[in-house]
Amino acid sequence: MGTTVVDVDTDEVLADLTYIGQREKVAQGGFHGLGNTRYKSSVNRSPTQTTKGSPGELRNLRLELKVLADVGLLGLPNAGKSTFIRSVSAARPKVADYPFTTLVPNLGVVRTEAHRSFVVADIPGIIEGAAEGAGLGIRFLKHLARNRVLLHLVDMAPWDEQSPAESAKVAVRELTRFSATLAQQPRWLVLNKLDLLPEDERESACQAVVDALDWQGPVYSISALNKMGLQALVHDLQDFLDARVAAIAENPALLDEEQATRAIIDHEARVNLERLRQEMRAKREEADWDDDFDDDDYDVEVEYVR
Ligand SMILES: Nc1nc2c(ncn2[C@@H]2O[C@H](COP(=O)(O)OP(=O)(O)OP(=O)(O)O)[C@@H](O)[C@H]2O)c(=O)[nH]1
Ligand SMILES: [Mg+2]
Repeated sequence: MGTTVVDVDTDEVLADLTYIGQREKVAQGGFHGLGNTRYKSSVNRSPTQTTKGSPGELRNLRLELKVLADVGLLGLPNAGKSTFIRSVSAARPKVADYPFTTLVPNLGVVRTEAHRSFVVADIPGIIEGAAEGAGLGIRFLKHLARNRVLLHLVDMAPWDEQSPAESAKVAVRELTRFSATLAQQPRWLVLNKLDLLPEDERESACQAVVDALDWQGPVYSISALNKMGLQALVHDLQDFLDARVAAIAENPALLDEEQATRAIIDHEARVNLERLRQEMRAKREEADWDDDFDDDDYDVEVEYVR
């Protein structure tokens, strides 16, 4: 599940597996040959006739695996995504006070009542230039394409110079560069680490981010670590997702719409990533060319850092 099958040569999407047991044909096998027993008849009891099979379809396929979850976490490294998923679910991803702690996506089930739950995906932090292939982010934005709502987590008490408003803008810019359509999907702003701000500064700090983003959507102020404000957020998420399921049950065409939107997102992402990869390749080749022709380069001391 969560696998998209793409024809590498034509970029055609052959199948998108979204439910358990789904089977799709991505290439036609050849027709088998007929052995001589097939030609046995009352007049010819030991036929020597056979026919050859026909060759099957030959295709180069790329299988793209994406995480399937209801809620996806978007945020720069260290924003508190893994802390959030630990606080609302039984998932135990690693949390640490340095960026790029999370290297693979994690899923957590949030149980709000006995029979009500949803799934949250914690993905590695994106960084500036992530949509250009810098660092890790490029590989992970795709996991946000299958979620019904994104939570954009912002660190309100960053240890570096960049203000929360600036960081928030960077994340939105990267998301938009990856896929403009994905950036238009439901997204809630979640301002995190409020416990680290003096109480009388919290409101104005939050307002500054909202103003900087010109944000019109839902806003939540939380502390993922102290579980402050999480109940309201989790409750609203469950209601939002339930409403979506109910709407689809009433009007199944909405599901087709959703799938069409996902296909557009996948397409945009593929085109953007391919363009960015080529740009990177071109830059690398340019650098190699320099290496060969610039003698000074041989004087440069190289330090290998693990
Ligand atoms: N005080 C405080 N610290 C927090 C809060 N949320 C997260 N942190 C701390 O911030 C640091 C980063 O948290 P993570 O949850 O690992 O951040 P992340 O977004 O998953 O980071 P990456 O996996 O690197 O992208 C850790 O030291 C957390 O303890 C919070 O609400 N309050
Ligand atoms: Mg993490």
